[in-house]
Amino acid sequence: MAASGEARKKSELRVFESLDELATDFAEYIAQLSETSVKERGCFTIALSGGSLISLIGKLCVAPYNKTVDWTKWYVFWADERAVAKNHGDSNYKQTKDGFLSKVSVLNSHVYSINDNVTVEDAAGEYEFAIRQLVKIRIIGVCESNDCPKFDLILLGMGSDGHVASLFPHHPVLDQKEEWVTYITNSPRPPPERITFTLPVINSASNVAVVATGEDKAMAVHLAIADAIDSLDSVSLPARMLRPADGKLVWFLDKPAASVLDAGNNCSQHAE
Ligand SMILES: O=C1O[C@H](COP(=O)(O)O)[C@@H](O)[C@H](O)[C@H]1O
Repeated sequence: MAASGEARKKSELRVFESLDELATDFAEYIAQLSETSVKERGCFTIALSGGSLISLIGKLCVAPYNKTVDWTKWYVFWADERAVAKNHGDSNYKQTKDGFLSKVSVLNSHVYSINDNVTVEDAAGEYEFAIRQLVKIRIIGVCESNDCPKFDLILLGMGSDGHVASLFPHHPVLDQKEEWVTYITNSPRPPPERITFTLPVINSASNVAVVATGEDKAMAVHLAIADAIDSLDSVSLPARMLRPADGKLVWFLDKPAASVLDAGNNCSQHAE
């Protein structure tokens, strides 16, 4: 399902001269959403991804945010996880723990990592169950139109093939409408087994941010954002299927990643 022109008008593009400027704005964006959610709902639910994204949230760990963000109100989840041990270099949990969580004061009891001791099928089922309990007590909000969890913020990276979370081009899980969390055993990128949020969950979030940097992502960024592309089937580019129902989508790009974008695309833009 491609994002309609209307949906894309609700998305925003932020293009930066340098990774440092991107990281500065990204930290401020996350801190502001945290403040708003804590004021409005008493807590902030954030789902993270792995990959290059983690190095770009590092500014949250230093002044002023290390002191101003109310870390005790954060509840941390993962939009996807690779089926490896938690101490393995490919683990999204480990990347986040080493690069971010070990440097801020999020409560351990608010960190919802994915079980690495069971099959991916069981891990996905357990994770969905844990999320359902938190929706029941409204730590995680609920999307009125489809009863999906409504995370305050989901942070996504994007691969050069256009995958987001562990939703890869042409994979049947792109059609998954019932489950909140699912698994795959045949990822085209290693490791083959992964657990991932489904598209309905991602598209039910209040805010979705996609970070893409580097020239190797430029064509995927263009294909994900461009208005109409004849012959492009959206399942060939999962990032094109990002369409928050009531939420807002923001793209954080550096210049190389934005280098193939049309000047006339339908997103609201600001360049730093
Ligand atoms: O495999 C994955 O890749 C994506 C993109 O990673 P990047 O290093 O190219 O930014 C990541 O967002 C996802 O969480 C991860 O499992």
